[in-house]
Amino acid sequence: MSHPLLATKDLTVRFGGHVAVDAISCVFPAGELTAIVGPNGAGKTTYFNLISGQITPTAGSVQVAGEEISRLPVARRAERGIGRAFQLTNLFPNLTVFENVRLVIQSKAKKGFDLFSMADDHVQIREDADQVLQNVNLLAQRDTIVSALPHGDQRKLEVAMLIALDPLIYMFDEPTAGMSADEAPVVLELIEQLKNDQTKCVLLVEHKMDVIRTLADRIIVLHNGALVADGDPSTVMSSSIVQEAYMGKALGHVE
Ligand SMILES: Nc1ncnc2c1ncn2[C@@H]1O[C@H](COP(=O)(O)OP(=O)(O)OP(=O)(O)O)[C@@H](O)[C@H]1O
Repeated sequence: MSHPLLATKDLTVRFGGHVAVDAISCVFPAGELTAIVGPNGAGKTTYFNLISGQITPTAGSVQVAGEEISRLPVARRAERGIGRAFQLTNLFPNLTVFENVRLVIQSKAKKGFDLFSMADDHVQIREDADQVLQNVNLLAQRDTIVSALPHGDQRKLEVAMLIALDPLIYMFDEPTAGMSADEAPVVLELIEQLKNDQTKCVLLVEHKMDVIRTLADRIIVLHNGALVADGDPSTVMSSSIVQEAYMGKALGHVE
């Protein structure tokens, strides 16, 4: 039996008496970008934290390709293919752009200290890092110290580093939040390119309706910690349950 790339089963977390994520069962197959939407406090970030390992569930499970991971620490989940972008917290501000990407590629390669292969490895890692920078159009800033980069380029670099890590499951929480109108399209384009790879899936927590319309193959809606709708974007956004979840809000701009 083949398993979906990612699945949560009855995933639940309680904080005291408050059920922040309430028995969410959902599968995320390869080749799909799912937008996760819902009003403030609906449980979107907490659901993300349960998947990537910042918190452990009170009940239920998280599975990657059928393997239970919900009790593993963050780093072990990353090894299983979970890749989550954090707004700038993954960057080393005092290193250059190139050094940041090289660190990711080195950690992924996990090369041992074999004296005979080291020189070749270094050349390969350098070439791979430069290729990543070229793909995201940051080669010209290769030797710039990250803290001196414009904010938009720092955010772009963070996405580039996540891509260099080559996870199976990409997780983005409002990837363009705080970006200017000219910075956002570059990052959205990088995310859109990920959709070409049918072996990966992308999860995107997003409030901006235009971003959802452009990127999402599917939308799931959380409300009071529970999954209340799941389907293709046009059906979900016009469903009565979503209209109720966003009661009093204009559906053109989900907040
Ligand atoms: N560590 C915690 N301790 C107690 N309550 C928490 C904790 N983390 C989250 N919550 C509560 O769980 C609920 C869900 O919060 P969460 O941040 O997941 O919502 P969200 O959908 O991401 O909201 P937003 O769109 O505002 O980011 C909220 O009521 C929040 O106050």
